[in-house]
Amino acid sequence: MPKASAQASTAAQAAQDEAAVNAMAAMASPTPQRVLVAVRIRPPTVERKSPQKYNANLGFDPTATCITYNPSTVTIQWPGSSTPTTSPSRALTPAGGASKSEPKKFNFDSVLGYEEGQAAVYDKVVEPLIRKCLDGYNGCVFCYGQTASGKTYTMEGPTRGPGTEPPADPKNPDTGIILRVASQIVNHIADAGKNKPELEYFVRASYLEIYQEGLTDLLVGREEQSDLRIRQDPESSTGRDLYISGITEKSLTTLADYSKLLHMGSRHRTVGETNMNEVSSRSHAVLTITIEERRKPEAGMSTEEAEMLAKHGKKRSKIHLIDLAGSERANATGATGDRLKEGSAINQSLSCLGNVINALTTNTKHVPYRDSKLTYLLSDSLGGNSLTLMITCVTPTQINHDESLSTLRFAERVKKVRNIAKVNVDATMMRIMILESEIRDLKAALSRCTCGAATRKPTGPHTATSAHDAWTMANAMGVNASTGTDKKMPWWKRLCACCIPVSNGGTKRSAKVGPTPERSAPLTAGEDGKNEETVLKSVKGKLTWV
Ligand SMILES: Nc1ncnc2c1ncn2[C@@H]1O[C@H](COP(=O)(O)OP(=O)(O)OP(=O)(O)O)[C@@H](O)[C@H]1O
Repeated sequence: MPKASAQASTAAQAAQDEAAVNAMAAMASPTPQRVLVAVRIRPPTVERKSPQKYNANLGFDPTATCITYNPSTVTIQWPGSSTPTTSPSRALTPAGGASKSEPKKFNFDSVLGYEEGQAAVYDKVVEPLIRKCLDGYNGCVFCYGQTASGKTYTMEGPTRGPGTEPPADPKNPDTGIILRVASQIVNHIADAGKNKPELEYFVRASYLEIYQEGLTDLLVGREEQSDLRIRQDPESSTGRDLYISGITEKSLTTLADYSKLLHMGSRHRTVGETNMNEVSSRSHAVLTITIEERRKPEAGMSTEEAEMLAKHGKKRSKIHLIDLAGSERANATGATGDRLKEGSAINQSLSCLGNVINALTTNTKHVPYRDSKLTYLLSDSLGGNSLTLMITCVTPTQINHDESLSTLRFAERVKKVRNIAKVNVDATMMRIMILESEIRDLKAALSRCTCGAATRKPTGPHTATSAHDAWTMANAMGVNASTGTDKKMPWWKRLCACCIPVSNGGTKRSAKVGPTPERSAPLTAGEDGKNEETVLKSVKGKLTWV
């Protein structure tokens, strides 16, 4: 390669590295992030398919809609001016004493109406979050809403009956979030294979359900279940990251691996028929995908170095995709026996979720995460180290007016929850990368040195031959040239005048992250003869070259 173009490509590489280090340093410092809240309103077709289910004497049309929306607001209003004489819901007057006839308006990060298909939902609210997870953030997407509001449809795709499998092709318009996430991960890794050959990826996943406060591994049959427990990982970057001991983890490479995993999970998940949903999920399902990005060992590395790199040279992100069971009213679902027991366990854990949200949004000291398995598992994602999105599923029909209103009120509270997300990069690796970048900058600065101090190779204790050398050495050793005291000095202060020309404010890096021009100006030889003498004395005998 010609010298000029080699220099240009080294400079470009250095600039790229520096940008990456700066970006990582910024990302690794935790920043508060609000939980994002999107609302998805499903079409009223489900109720309209079987209107005979509803009492003919309700005094209102149960399948008429009571919700209007635009891309960021939802308005819910009981049509007409008077409160109905009959309501399927518990209360004619919603909590807070407001009359049903008053419209209630809510603002959200995104509102996705009937016309928005699965692809639009994904592209608008999920894809940007997963993109960040691929940079090393933890992420969580969870669907919340009353029974039959479209949570499983959103996560997996249409469920056509017990035992049927959700669509497996990410290009199918019905395909839900899980396989679209899979496709995004697979494509990201394929692109990195072309553009960043120094990296390699390892992806694995577990899938569990929380059924009546018990944890079940969805990747193995009932007879192969182990005792699953939620534990804290003291080796994690926070020392408190949660993991499930005893759970099956599958490695994932191709899209087919992901769809096999999804199908196995849906087959094992507990579902049951209720009056409101033929295939109602009776449990909360948590799919956790762990992505590890590692730097490959480089040619010429010793085994020890390669081991160090394997241990520290990685970024890890965890993505939770959660399909919650829906809240339900026993009189609407017609639940009895097991279904009734399931319904009350679901409502109980959702009420624990409500308590956690209340505590987080009112600055209460104790957040009752441990009151249920669901909230304990979500503790990473609500108020912790994660980028979190709640997709609030809402039914627009009048028969569900009260449930939709309370769901929207809940979503409004969730909007106030703040997380502290940071890139999960190994701290040692981060330090190494920053130091590598500094070494590159120093080498570049030294190559500009014209006084000879940078290139002279003294043997034994170094003797300064001139006052200028003494100043340079004093700076190089971190000795404060004016007071003669040792100090930990940043590198940009340790260079002589010709390494960082004062006129242009120093190197690009020092101009950005380093000193202000007056700080960057090293003490100049000959400025003050008396001072030079003092420093010369103070550094003589102290200096040895290592
Ligand atoms: N956006 C949508 N477009 C078309 N059909 C939908 C949509 N959302 C949901 N449905 C249909 O509504 C019905 C209920 O949806 P789903 O089973 O996903 O609800 P759910 O909230 O998961 O219910 P549960 O809490 O009882 O499990 C299904 O028949 C589903 O196919």
